[in-house]
Amino acid sequence: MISVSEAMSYEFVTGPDLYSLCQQAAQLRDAHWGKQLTYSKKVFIPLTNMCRDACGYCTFVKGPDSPHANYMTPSQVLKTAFEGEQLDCKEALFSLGERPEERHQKARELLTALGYDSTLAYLHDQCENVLSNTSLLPHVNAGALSYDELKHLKPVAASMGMMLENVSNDLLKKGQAHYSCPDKTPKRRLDTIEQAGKLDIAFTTGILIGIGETWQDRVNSLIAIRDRHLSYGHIQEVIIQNFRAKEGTTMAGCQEPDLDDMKRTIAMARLILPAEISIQAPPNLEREYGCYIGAGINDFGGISPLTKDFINPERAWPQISSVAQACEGLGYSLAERLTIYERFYQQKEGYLTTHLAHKIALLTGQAAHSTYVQSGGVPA
Ligand SMILES: O=c1nc2n(C[C@H](O)[C@H](O)[C@H](O)CO)c3cc(O)ccc3cc-2c(=O)[nH]1
Ligand SMILES: C[C@H]1O[C@@H](n2cnc3c(N)ncnc32)[C@H](O)[C@@H]1O
Ligand code: MET
Ligand code: SF4
Repeated sequence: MISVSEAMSYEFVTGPDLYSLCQQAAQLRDAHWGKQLTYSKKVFIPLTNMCRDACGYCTFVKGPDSPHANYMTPSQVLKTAFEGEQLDCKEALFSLGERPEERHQKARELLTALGYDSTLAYLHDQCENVLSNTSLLPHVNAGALSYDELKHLKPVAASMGMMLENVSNDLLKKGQAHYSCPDKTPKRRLDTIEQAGKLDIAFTTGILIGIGETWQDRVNSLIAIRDRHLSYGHIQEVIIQNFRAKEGTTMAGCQEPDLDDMKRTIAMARLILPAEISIQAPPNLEREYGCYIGAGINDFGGISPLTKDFINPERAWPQISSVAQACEGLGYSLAERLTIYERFYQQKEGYLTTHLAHKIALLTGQAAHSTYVQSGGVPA
């Protein structure tokens, strides 16, 4: 891990040559994570595609007039989870729009028909639905959340996450990626990460690159994540995600980051972040994803044998066997992991309720140890 002043220096941002940066990063990865890369076998549950935000890069979101705007019903959620279970998936990724009912009458009506008045209350109960009827572990990616909202969700999710995206306030200006997105202010995003730390929630975050930010903004964002991790120790992984331009969005004509941009950002992340933080990059957003290994990643994120990546629906997952082959060609093996990383269920106290610890023990074949868990969980 390099110092803040080193990371902030002009030389670091403009860079030593990419080759030596990657070499350094790969060495750090090997020293901490060894020759094993990981992924999580998951199903994607897009609980609702309505949202009060309007990110310039997003096609996941559907406006209230779209015939496709929806909430999944409880039986649709369970059907996906059951089918995933049959295919040996262990994670249920709940990824959804943010507070649509605060902007759209249509969302309020759909929620009322389901018997709810808030998306987050419905999310809680659908996580519980999956938890009590299947072996899958919920991971919640619902965007910016308050302390009380995170606290309410903690007993029904093994881990949670939210992309920081970037700390630059410039992206909120008119014509920029986060214009008219109340949930994408750096303040709200950083506060969510902070509150998750206070609550001992194993947390995933990350940066989206190529959305109008500078190299210095990327470094600043990685330092902001590191600072919160140094205070609370709760960041399990940081995703480096490349923007993909989508037809029909305001950013349709914007340039996408290239492979070298990804490699340099991954290597910087590896150097700036503590070694115990997993560095993840998705294998479906870049044909040459194998090159990420040489830049210092140790994880490919969630991969699904069943559901598409609803956020990047035009980008199919590679076969898990192809990802394994790419790893093996470079002297690495590929192993499955759970949505919550091992150090949070093996060593850390307070992160899991007894119920979740028990579910994890069943999945890993280990006995739940009473000192790893806190009391007051959902009764089994
Ligand atoms: O399929 C996807 N999974 C995404 N995931 C899922 C992620 O790959 C896995 O669920 C985690 O690694 C946990 O195993 C996210 C999770 C977060 O907490 C935050 C952001 C993302 C973003 C994506 C994404 O764009 N596509
Ligand atoms: C769940 C995460 O998906 C990412 N996301 C949303 N739209 C895109 C896109 N066009 N390209 C890449 N990633 C995207 C954002 O970073 C969001 O936080
Ligand atoms: N709306 C949330 C966010 O942007 C998660 C899904 S994005 C398609 O963080
Ligand atoms: S990226 Fe997330 S917050 Fe932004 S519009 Fe899409 S669903 Fe909403």
